Formats: sequence, C-alpha cells, structure tokens
Amino acid sequence: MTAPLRLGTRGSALAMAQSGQIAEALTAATGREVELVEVVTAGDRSSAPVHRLGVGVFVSALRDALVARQIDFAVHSYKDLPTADAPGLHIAAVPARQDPRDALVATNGRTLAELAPGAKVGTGALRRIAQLHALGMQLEVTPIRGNVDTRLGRVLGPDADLDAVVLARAGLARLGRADVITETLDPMLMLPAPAQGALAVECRIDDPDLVELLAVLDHAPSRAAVTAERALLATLEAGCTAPVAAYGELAEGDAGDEIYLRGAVISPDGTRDLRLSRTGTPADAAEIGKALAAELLELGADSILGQEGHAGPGTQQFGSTE
Ligand SMILES: NCc1[nH]cc(CCC(=O)O)c1CC(=O)O
Repeated sequence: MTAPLRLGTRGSALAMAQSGQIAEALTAATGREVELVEVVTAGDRSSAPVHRLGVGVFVSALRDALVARQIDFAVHSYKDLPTADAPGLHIAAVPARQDPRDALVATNGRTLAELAPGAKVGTGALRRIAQLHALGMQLEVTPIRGNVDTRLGRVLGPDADLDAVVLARAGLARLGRADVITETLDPMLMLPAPAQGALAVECRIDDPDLVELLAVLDHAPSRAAVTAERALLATLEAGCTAPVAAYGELAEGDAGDEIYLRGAVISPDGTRDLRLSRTGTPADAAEIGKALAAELLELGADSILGQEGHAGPGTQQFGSTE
C-alpha cells in the first residue's frame, strides 16, 4: 500500500476549502489518498497589517515545509505567489480557473451604480482602491483587512459599518458564500489581479513521480492565461502593493485559439489610469505579457508605480496584498 500524499495547507477557511477541493480532485483522478497537513505561518500568528508583513509570509512557510520534506505538495492562491521562481520547486498544475472577477457585496442588495456619492466601500488592495477612485463616483474608499468572514461582517453583520466591500468572487465561491454577492463587477470597471481565481499546485522538482501525477490537474487554457498575466506583472517589476491589474481571456480567433490580454496600471487616487490590451496565441503567453508591460512602461507606468506601491525587484519576495 502506498502512503497518503501529504498536502500542506494553511488553516484559514479559504485555504482549507481550496486544499480540500484539490485533494478530492486528485483522489478522484488518480485513486491516490491525500492527507491534509496544517502548516502554521508567521502571517497567521501575527495581527500586523498585511501590507507590512507581505502576503509572502503565508507562502514561504508552506515552501519551507516542502523543501524540508514535511509535506509533499501545496496549493496556493496563485495571485498571492511572488513573481520570482522558488528554487527547487515546480508548479506542477494550474487547475481550471474559477471566475476571476471581483465581486461587490453591498447592503440592501445594491449594485455599484446604486451606491450614492460618499458611500463607504471597504477594500484592502491598492488595485481595487485605485479603480474605485477612477470610477469618479465620489465613493469613500476605506481600507480593510482580515479573512473573508471578517470583511463580510463589515456589511452584513449586526456591527456593519460600511455600505459595501469588494472581494474576489473566487474566494467567496470556494467558501460557498457566492450567494451574498450583489454584483459581479465587469472587468471594464474593475480589472482583476494577475492570476486571480487561479490556484497553483506546487511540489519539489526532485519528485518527478509526483510532478507527473499532479499534471492530471493541469488545465492548459488557465495556465496560458495566468502565464500572460504574471509575465506582465513581473516585467513591470511590481510586487507588494502595486496597483496593477491583468486579465487574459481565451477566445477562438479566425486563426485558432487566441489570448486577449488586458493590463492596467492606475494611480491610487484614480487620476492616472493606463489600460491597454494585446492579443496573441496561447503558445506565446509570456511574450504577450512582456510586450504589453513594455507598452505600459512606454506610456509612463513606471512613474505611476514609482509614486506609490512600487516594490522594486529587491522586495519581490513579498508578493501582493491582494
Ligand atoms: N489574499 C487574499 C486572497 N487571496 C486569494 C483570494 C481568493 C481569490 C483567489 O484565489 O484569487 C483572496 C481573497 C480576496 O482577494 O478577496
């Protein structure tokens, strides 16, 4: 009998939900048993704001456990991974991506257009803050943090003090809470974070049998989209708190499959708003992302990123505050 595979996971409700779903899918596809091993991270122990800690603290404990062979593989929210490669590790699968869009949860079932000037909207990510300001609706954007339930409590609970919050639709869906969404936001208004809604299944490179086994979970179109979006982010050298958005959609063009990649760099106050798009074939996903980033840089993206939130190459390991 083969021993169960050890899947390392954080203990948060979202991490447990997505690790559990991947464990089930792997067992269904391969017959291999999977056991969840909880890894406590420095980020879970601390109550400091995420923009100080960096989301990297959540990721690095799992990666340390992989390298130390305490676990066999790990499942990450792809958008939380730093753009730099992790030595010795390999992303063996990008499973079929969930809906990557952001979602509005507002009181009284309101949509974005139904919010009055001065309405209080909570979100922590600079990308969302910048795009909310860019709408020109005079919303009062309030920084919030905490897990999904804490954030929802700001609009739904007895202590609700905000008119709305913006969260990733995928996180709510994985937790079975998509029912609270009052509007799924059009990417024309709120372009998602690079790799939002996608997971990364990671193991050690020196474990070739597992690399091969995990590949059954890979979904090529999702991997291509995420590759394009992350190449854009990496080329902009935007880590940490950068207000960068990217969304790659796969469509059937006249000459076969095509990626339609949109990218945006927006100043936190919403006054400078660069949005561009580019198409190409899925095989050139990384090139499309790099080329679109180069075009954004030509139009002054670096000066927007330089104003605030530009982490620079030296701080890449900290990942995003999404
Ligand atoms: N660090 C926050 C985070 N990381 C991953 C998700 C869920 C969505 C996803 O997997 O992309 C979320 C919550 C949110 O942004 O609302």
